[in-house]
Amino acid sequence: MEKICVAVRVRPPVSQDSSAGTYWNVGDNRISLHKLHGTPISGLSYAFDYVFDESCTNAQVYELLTKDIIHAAVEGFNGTAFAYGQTSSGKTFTMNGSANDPGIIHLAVEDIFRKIQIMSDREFLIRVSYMEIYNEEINDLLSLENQKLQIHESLERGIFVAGLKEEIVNNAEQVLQLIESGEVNRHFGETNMNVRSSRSHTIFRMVIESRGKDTKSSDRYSSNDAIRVSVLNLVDLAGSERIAKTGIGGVRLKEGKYINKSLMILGNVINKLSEGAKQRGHIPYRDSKLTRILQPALGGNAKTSIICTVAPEEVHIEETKGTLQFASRATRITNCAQVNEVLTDAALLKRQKLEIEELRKKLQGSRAEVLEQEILKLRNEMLKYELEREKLEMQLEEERRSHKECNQCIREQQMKIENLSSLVTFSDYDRNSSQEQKSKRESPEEESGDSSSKCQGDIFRTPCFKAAPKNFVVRRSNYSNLSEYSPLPDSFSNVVDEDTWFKMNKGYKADLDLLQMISVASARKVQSFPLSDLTLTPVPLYENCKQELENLKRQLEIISEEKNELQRKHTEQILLNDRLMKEISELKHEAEIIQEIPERLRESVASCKEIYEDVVSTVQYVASNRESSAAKLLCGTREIGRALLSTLETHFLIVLNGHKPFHANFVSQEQYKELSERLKSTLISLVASETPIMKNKQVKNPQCSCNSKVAAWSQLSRSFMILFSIIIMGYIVSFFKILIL
Ligand SMILES: Nc1ncnc2c1ncn2[C@@H]1O[C@H](COP(=O)(O)OP(=O)(O)OP(=O)(O)O)[C@@H](O)[C@H]1O
Repeated sequence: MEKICVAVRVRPPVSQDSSAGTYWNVGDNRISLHKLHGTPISGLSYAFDYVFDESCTNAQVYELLTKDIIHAAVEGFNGTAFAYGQTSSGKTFTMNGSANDPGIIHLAVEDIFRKIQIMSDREFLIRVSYMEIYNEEINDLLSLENQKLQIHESLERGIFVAGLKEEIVNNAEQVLQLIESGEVNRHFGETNMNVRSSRSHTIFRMVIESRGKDTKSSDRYSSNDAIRVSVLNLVDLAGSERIAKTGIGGVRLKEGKYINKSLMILGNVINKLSEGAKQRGHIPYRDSKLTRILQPALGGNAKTSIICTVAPEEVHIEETKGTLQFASRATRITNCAQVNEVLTDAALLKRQKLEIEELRKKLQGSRAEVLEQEILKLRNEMLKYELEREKLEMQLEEERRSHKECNQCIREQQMKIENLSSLVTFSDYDRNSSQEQKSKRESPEEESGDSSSKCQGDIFRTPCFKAAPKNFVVRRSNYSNLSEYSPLPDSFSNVVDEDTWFKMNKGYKADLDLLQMISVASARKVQSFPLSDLTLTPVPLYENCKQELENLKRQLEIISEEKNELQRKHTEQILLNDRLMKEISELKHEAEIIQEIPERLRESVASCKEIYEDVVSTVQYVASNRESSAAKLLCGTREIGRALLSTLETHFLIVLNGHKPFHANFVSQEQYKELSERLKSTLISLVASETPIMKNKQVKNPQCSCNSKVAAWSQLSRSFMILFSIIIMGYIVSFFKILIL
């Protein structure tokens, strides 16, 4: 975003005797109104980008105000320079100039071609057009046929005047000639204010197209396929005028009305644009052809400069003030100019490729390396932190361990102090008994048996550590249960000094020997014990402690051994458990097989029953006389066999259904044996008794017939025996297996 460049130019006074110059004071890009005697008028001082006094030439104005816009137009930016001011203030003079002082347009045209010559890396195509807005109608000044042209807008061309003649030009002279020819067609008129007053707004337009010549150019904006198109408008507005002053009527009056109206709309647009983006709301560009054509130059995509011309005469003070206010508002307008390029598909593709390549290079180059280095750095830092953390953890663990040990040590020391204290506390109370003990120590034969029993018997006496350390340890653990007994002395200062106590509480590992010495010294200080006792008492205490420690160590070893043993047993149990589980699964499998046995047996019995039926029927058929004893016996035997087999079948069914067989009704093995023996003997006797009868009846080959019958009966008997034996044995075996399961 850039602001519009606004300048004010004060033309020279028209008449020499005028004192106008004394009213407006110009200096430091500021113009202010003064009273006749030179006193500034408050509130009527204006600052602009440039303020040109009457001595300035058009060349100076061009150099300072317009040159940059013209050069930018050659490079692809839209540009607009226009002159605004009351009638006869010098607008046309500024834009068109005179023979001695060429105007902005003239200078711009020459400058453009000069610049093009310098820019040898690009080739240009320049088109010019010249139009006027007269009475709100657009006329082509280069072609009289093109009158009342219309404004259109398209994406490609933006806002443009349809049908306007555009001449392609190659040099400045050619352009100036065209301008000259166009000037002929322009509307001028004589008024009281200006003998050659512009009655229309004129717009000289140059469309500058260019593209780079160098195909190998590395500049992506210089792609041969990209074409820059910029539009430069150089505008000479008609001047606002007061009807009373200009003294016009008829056609001039009508022209004046159109002029004033369009200028008023231009003022409105400037006002709106000067209000700022939030407040401005709708910009009435479409209210006039002038503002519509100048739309890109006012708050759009263009670099714009306004030269506001003022007349210095006193009679024009009000108009000058109005012009300055207009200019002042215009200074607040911002535009957003950018290079205009028309891209072909090839150019677009080429540019995108170049952009992608650039991005890739950036990514692969510095950025990727930087990222990689950052990752490495972070990784190293992370490892460092990890190591530090581990180190700290180890330190913490070490601290904990030492703290634990210290606590343990303190506890032990406390216990020892307690013991010592108890010794001190009870020393007075037990002095007499100490004397007795002393005497006993002198006779060690009595000590071993009596002292221990005495200590155990009187718990309120000072423990006799030397005599029975283990007992003391046990008894000490019972202190807490004795409500009236406390081993603590009234004051520790009687036992050890404060410094030692403090050290112990802070985890200081006291030297037991030192402690012993302190204890002895303290005891001496207290002077509770006789000297002989004091020298002896701490020694057994120390020994007791050591003994206790040894005991604890042994206990710990035993416990750890027990623990190892338990672990070993646990492992064995697990192995045993696994083995048992395996055996159970195998047994289950076997049980499944065994469970199928009764069913198979039942099937076997059923099939045997059928075979048996067939055999008996066959034999009966052989013994054709149903009334004979053999036939009767057979019938009986069949009934017995059938009953036996049915019984067997029933029992198997009962077992299969999950019930226990009826032992009471069941036929035992002995019964079967007896039954089979009886059957066998019956059959043999039957065969023997039948043999003579058969001999008589059989005429032909009687011996053969008899022998065959005997063999048949024997066979039948054997079959029965085998059959029953198999069935019974099978049944018994399966029955017992089921019972076991
Ligand atoms: N800076 C100047 N130096 C010398 N003469 C000037 C200057 N400015 C204007 N003049 C003269 O003043 C007269 C009026 O100027 P000009 O026609 O340019 O006014 P204008 O603003 O274009 O008027 P209008 O709006 O009526 O066309 C002309 O004769 C012109 O030569």
